[in-house]
Amino acid sequence: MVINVKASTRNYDILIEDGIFGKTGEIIKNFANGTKVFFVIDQNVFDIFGENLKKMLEKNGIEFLYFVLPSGEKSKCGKMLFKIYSCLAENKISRKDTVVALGGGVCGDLTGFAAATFLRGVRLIQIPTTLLAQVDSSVGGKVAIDLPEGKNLAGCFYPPHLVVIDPFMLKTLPESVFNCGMAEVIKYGAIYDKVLFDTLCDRENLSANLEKVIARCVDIKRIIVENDEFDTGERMLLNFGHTYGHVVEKYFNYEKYSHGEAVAIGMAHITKISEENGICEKGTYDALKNLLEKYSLMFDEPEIPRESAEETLLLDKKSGTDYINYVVLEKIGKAKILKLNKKENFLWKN
Ligand SMILES: NC(=O)c1ccc[n+]([C@@H]2O[C@H](COP(=O)([O-])OP(=O)(O)OC[C@H]3O[C@@H](n4cnc5c(N)ncnc54)[C@H](O)[C@@H]3O)[C@@H](O)[C@H]2O)c1
Ligand SMILES: O=C(O)C(=O)C[C@@H](O)[C@H](O)[C@H](O)COP(=O)(O)O
Ligand SMILES: [Zn+2]
Repeated sequence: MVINVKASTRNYDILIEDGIFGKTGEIIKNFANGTKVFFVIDQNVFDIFGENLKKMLEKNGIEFLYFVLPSGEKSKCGKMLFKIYSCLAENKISRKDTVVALGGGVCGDLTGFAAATFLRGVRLIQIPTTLLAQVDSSVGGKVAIDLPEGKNLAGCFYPPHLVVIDPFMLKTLPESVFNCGMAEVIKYGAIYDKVLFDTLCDRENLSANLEKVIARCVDIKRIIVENDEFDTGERMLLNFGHTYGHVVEKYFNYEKYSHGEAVAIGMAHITKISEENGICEKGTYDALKNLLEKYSLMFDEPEIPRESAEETLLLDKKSGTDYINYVVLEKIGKAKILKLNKKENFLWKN
């Protein structure tokens, strides 16, 4: 299946197909047309797929230039960004050449930001290898690194030139990492598509229909980002669970909870408060909680001192001088943005 996304700087194809990674050599050869290709590869992904990739590239006459990125959120930082810049410079990568991100969301966000800024922009291919990256981070062009002060604080919008999604690559994912991706899949159902949400309740059905579920999530994201590429309105809905989720990730130094887990905590947290305040339909919180539980994504509420949480919230990208935009559900399948004065601090209002 091919989904085409329209963005202001370029339109790009997203290829979704079981086993398509096996055609990487041909796909890259056609795309690069004799120019250089530089891969940034997550360490675990390199260990599993590196040898095969090398063979596929060599067979197609492409030199295998690469940088292996240590796995984990801590790599999404300035130090790694500068290491990648140095590798690109050492390999004389030009604006006509291509950088490929092969890994999960960490690799995709970091490599995407490097591609956007090296020489003020080189060509970028995303080959996402986690469920989260296939349904979310490889699409829509948000690229970034984390700063000590907060999540994704330095970044830009840089649409990829091509995205290649092979659901078969998810077979090697640890279950906990697969479940992190489910947090974002559940997010799409919760904010946009009740049918999708209900489908997810049946885990066996999910395994049999994974490619279709991935394609539906990608298409929901396409619709939203085509309407609001630069995150000034509707796109903020994709931040459901992230306002508090980012607080959680940062407070625990990106070590205790992964992004997906923190988003799950954030979605449950805001929905509980919304229901208590009559903002969403009764039963919404229970429906969300039950689905999160199915994927081991319901956690005890972490204890975070109010002052440190508020400090992080002040830097939330959805906030203005005196307000913050919270994403809340009205019911399963429908979300809205609630603009609240910063002093009201909805997240703690009971
Ligand atoms: N740009 C966006 O729109 C966007 C959207 C959602 C999330 N994100 C970002 O994505 C990041 C989280 O991404 P993630 O959940 O993919 O985490 P990740 O990139 O850290 O990958 C999770 C783990 O899976 C391993 N891995 C990857 N592919 C594998 C495979 N096929 N088999 C076995 N192991 C594999 C990695 O080595 C890592 O240990 C966060 O930084 C988040 O902020 C960005
Ligand atoms: O693409 C978007 O827009 C999203 O909000 C998707 C989120 O899942 C993702 O985690 C994103 O990186 C969060 O963006 P941020 O602007 O809040 O840093
Ligand atoms: Zn996210």
